[in-house]
Amino acid sequence: MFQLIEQQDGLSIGVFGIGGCGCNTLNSIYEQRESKQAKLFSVNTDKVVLEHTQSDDAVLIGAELTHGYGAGADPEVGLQAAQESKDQLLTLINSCDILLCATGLGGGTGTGASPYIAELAREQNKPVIFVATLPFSSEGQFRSHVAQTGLNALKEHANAVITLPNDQLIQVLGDDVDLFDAFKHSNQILHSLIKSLIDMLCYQGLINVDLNDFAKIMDCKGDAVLGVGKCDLEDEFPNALDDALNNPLVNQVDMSSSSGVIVQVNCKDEISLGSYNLITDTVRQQVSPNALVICGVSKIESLATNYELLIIATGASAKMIVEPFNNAPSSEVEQSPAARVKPQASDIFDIPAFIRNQAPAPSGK
Ligand SMILES: Nc1nc2c(ncn2[C@@H]2O[C@H](COP(=O)(O)OP(=O)(O)OP(=O)(O)O)[C@@H](O)[C@H]2O)c(=O)[nH]1
Repeated sequence: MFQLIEQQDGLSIGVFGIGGCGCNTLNSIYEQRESKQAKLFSVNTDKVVLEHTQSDDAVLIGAELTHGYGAGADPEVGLQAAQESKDQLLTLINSCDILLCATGLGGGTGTGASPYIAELAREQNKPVIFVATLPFSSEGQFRSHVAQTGLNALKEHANAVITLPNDQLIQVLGDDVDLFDAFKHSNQILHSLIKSLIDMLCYQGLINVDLNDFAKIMDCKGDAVLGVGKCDLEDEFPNALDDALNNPLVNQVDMSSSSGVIVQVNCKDEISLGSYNLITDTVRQQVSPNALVICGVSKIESLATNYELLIIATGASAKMIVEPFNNAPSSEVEQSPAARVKPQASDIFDIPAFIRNQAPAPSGK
C-alpha cells in the first residue's frame, strides 16, 4: 500500500520515455504540450536517438557498457545499463511525485531497463504507470518472447501496465498503411493517454480525483486498461464512452473482473447531472459491485473538444494474451551491441530506431 502523499502547491509528474519507442512518444508529447507541469525525461542507451529526442532532461544509461550504441535488442544489456546509471535514474525519480512511462517492449533498452526503473520507483514509494507497445508479429517470435518476458517483469513492479499491441495497428488502420503513419498513430494514442492522466492529476476538479485516490486504484494488482473518449455534445456521451471502453488499439481487459476504476470527466464548460449519472452508472454496470469506483469532474477550458472521458480500470484479467514463445530460430538472434555500428546519415530519424538497428552496418565502418 502507498503512504498518503502530501500534495503541495503543484504535483510533479515525470513522463519517462524509455528506449527508442519511448523517445519517439516524448517527441510527440513535447511538440504538443501546453504546460510544463509534467517534466519529460528521456532514457536510452542510444546516444544518437537521445540527441534527437526533445525532453527536459536526458539520461544516457550504461555509457560504459554500451558506449552509447544501444542495447542490441538484448534486455540483459538494457537492465545492466540501467543498473550502471542507478544514481542518475534515482535523481530523476525523486524529482517527481508520480511516474508515467512510455516504452516499446521487444528490444533491449525498453524491455530491460523498464522493470528496473519501475522497481526503483516503487522502492521510493512513487506510483508508476507504464504504457507499453508490443511488437508486430512480423518482427518475429524472438521479439515477441522478449516482449512477453519483459511485460511479466514489468507487471511485477509497476502499479499498472497498459499495453498497445502494434499488430492491432494493422487491424485498425489496414494493411496498406504506411509504417511511419502507423507509428505516428500509435504514438498519438500513447500521447493522448498520458496527457489525459496529466490533466486529471493537475487540474483541481469540481469533484476531485487526487493523487491518493489515484494511488489507491493503481494499487489494485492485475491488468490495467486506460481509455479516452471525446465529444462536443452531451448526447454523444454513449459513443465517447464506447471509445473510452473499447479502444481497439489498446489491449482489452475484462472490465467485469476489475477491482478498481477511475472515471474522470473533463469539460470545457459544464455538464448536466443527468449526463454525469449516465456516464458513472454505465461504468459501474460493467464492473463487479465490489469494485472501488472513483469519479471525478474537472473544468479545463483549454480542452480541444467540449468533453473528454478518461476511464482507468485496474486489477482486471486480460482478454488477449501474446502467444507464448516456443523456439526462436537462431537466425533471429541479433548481434551484440559491440558488434554493431550505426549509420550516420542525417535523415536517419525518418526511420524508427528499431528498424535502423536491424539494417546492416555500412561497409568500411
Ligand atoms: N508504436 C510504436 N512502436 C515502436 C516505435 N518504435 C519502436 N517500436 C516498437 O518497440 C519495439 C522496441 O523498439 P525500440 O524501442 O526501438 O527498442 P529499444 O528498447 O530502444 O531497444 P534497443 O534498440 O535494442 O536498444 C520494436 O520491436 C517495435 O515493435 C514507435 O515509434 N511506435
